[in-house]
Amino acid sequence: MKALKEHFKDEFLIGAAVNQNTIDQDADLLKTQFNSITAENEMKFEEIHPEPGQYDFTIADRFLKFAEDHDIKMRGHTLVWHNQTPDWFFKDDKGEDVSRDELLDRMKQHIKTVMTRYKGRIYAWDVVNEAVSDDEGVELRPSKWLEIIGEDFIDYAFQFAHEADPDALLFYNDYNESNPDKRGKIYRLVDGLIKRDVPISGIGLQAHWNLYEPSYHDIDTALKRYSELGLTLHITEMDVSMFAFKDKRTDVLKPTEEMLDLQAKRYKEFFGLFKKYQEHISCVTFWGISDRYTWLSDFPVKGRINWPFLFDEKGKPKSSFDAVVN
Ligand SMILES: Oc1ccccc1CN[C@@H]1C=C[C@@H](O)[C@H](O)[C@H]1O
Repeated sequence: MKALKEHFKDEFLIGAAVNQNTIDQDADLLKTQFNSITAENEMKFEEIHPEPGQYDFTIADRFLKFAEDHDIKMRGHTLVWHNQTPDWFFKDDKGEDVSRDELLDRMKQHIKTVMTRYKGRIYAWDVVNEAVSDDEGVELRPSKWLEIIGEDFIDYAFQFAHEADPDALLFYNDYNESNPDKRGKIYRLVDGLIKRDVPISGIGLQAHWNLYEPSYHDIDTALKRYSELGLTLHITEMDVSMFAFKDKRTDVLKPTEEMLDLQAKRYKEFFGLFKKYQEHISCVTFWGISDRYTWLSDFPVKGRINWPFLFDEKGKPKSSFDAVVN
């Protein structure tokens, strides 16, 4: 069986998100199939910078050592995000919101401290994650970043990141990226950054997809439009849920043959599109390694088991794997 990373070696890197459990339990599958990793949570703000002036790089260092020991590249996820960022970061010692200048300085220190540690070793960063709103008629997601600094918090994040590691690839990363309305917002945001000479390298399409949505056409159009911006594209968090986002059923305890067949068909379509845009796409990362663990078993329905990957819970290739490599 040819490994994913071998099959796609002339097209794009093949990555997987890892956590402290999967990097140990699924190490063999990780080493044989993938050539890029991303820390699922361990490099997020609340994990790596838990208290003012206190950084904890222990786990991130461990992941990077694993990657370097096995000739695997590593993506950094994520520097500026509205989620999993501690409240204290936006407050002064009286509990009031800090000023724009103070928050910009804090953002700069966080980005420089984290990126300087991994300079030249982590090749790509999700500098800003999910800054675009899902709400109709609203361009940017309300957040403490936007509220205190203003819309240019995004510009500054990329500027600080570029100063910290001029050779790193710097990405804007988001989900629902193929939804036509949100696609337009992401396009306008990134086009504006480019026009202001902000040092952005690429767009991260999270690709949290499922058996039914988004459509082939919407993904194709999104890849086409994003490619027209002239940046590189990364598929950053791919999984194909067995359930539509609004389907909250909890009665399915193992995937049906019908689900597995449809999943294989969808994966074949998706990788056909990635090949179509291969001169623009330089990495395809799954948001996990195998069905043994996925964040989707707790989102959007807590405790509802899911089977979104190419490898089953025993690490064996599924029909989706065969569909992708044949
Ligand atoms: O698919 C979504 C739907 C609603 C909110 C966020 C997302 C995706 N959000 C992602 C998912 C998991 C986290 O570990 C990642 O850091 C985050 O980027």
